[in-house]
Amino acid sequence: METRLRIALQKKGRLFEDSRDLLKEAGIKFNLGNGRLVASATKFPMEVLFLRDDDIPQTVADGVADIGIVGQNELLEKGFNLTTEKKLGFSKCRLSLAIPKEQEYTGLSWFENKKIATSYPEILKKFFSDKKINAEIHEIAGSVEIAPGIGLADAIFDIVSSGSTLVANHLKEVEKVMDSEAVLVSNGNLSPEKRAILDQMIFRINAVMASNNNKYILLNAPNENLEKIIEILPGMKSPTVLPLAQEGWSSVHSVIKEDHFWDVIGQLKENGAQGILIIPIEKMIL
Ligand SMILES: Nc1ncnc2c1ncn2[C@@H]1O[C@H](COP(=O)(O)OP(=O)(O)OP(=O)(O)O)[C@@H](O)[C@H]1O
Ligand SMILES: O=P(O)(O)OC[C@H]1O[C@H](OP(=O)(O)OP(=O)(O)O)[C@H](O)[C@@H]1O
Ligand SMILES: [Mg+2]
Repeated sequence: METRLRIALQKKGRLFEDSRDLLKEAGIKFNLGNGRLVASATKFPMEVLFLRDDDIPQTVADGVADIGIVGQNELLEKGFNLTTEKKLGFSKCRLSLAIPKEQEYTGLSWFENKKIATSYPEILKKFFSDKKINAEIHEIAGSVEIAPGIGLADAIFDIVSSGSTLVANHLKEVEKVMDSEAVLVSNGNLSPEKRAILDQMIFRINAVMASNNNKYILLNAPNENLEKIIEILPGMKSPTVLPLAQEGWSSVHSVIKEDHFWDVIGQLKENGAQGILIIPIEKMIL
């Protein structure tokens, strides 16, 4: 029988859509229908298990799934020794301590003998023990931010992204404990066949992630400023330069990082570049 790599994905929630889209862009599609919890990928030797994110680390640690996509926060909380194969750049957030906004924050000693509500008791226990703070940790599964407002706790330890949930609940972030993002994790004991499938998948993910971070840029440049313009463009290797039919002008093609292109475009215009086109890249093999 053909070897298939089993991946554990979140069934629904913050990780699901980006995980599905990443695999889709990597050419790994699967049919999700009528509440099925297992699906087979089409055109790739992979089987997908849909789970709650809390269960993903253990499922991979036990070898029921070979790999999984989960937040670093959940991974650290569960404490299983899995291999992080790749940071995936989505579901970025942080785990922070927050207190009622009217309270004066005096530093970590504020938490001494206080009651803190959280869904991440293990991470918080370790943090307080490292910092030698004695606090009562009260574990709750969700809606952590309402705990101080209803008298259940003095403070909270939870996920923060934009901070709007904290604001809505009259809380303020006072200590960041960790940053988190989605990661691809694996069980350390994969057979050579499964390892080869995983390597192929990671190769594809790298191509997708590189292309998402880069744009193809095309522009026309006056020859007298060509050297300057080439200096500004940090291309993959060196930019392609082709003469234009119009005397004294060239067409320049290169690849630039998505984050940088607004800065670079300003400088390019100052140096006489015209007809600037920024084009998305479908896949990029480095
Ligand atoms: N506001 C946010 N911004 C960015 N990432 C987030 C945010 N909230 C959560 N995450 C990340 O996404 C992961 C899943 O969040 P989600 O809210 O879907 O979890 P959940 O309610 O525990 O889901 P499940 O039903 O699977 O247990 C979190 O563990 C965290 O890594
Ligand atoms: O800083 P913010 O941008 O407000 O994000 C933080 C919130 O996002 C997550 O909840 P989510 O919205 O996923 O709802 P949930 O509580 O149902 O998981 C998390 O549990 C926080 O409550
Ligand atoms: Mg969960």
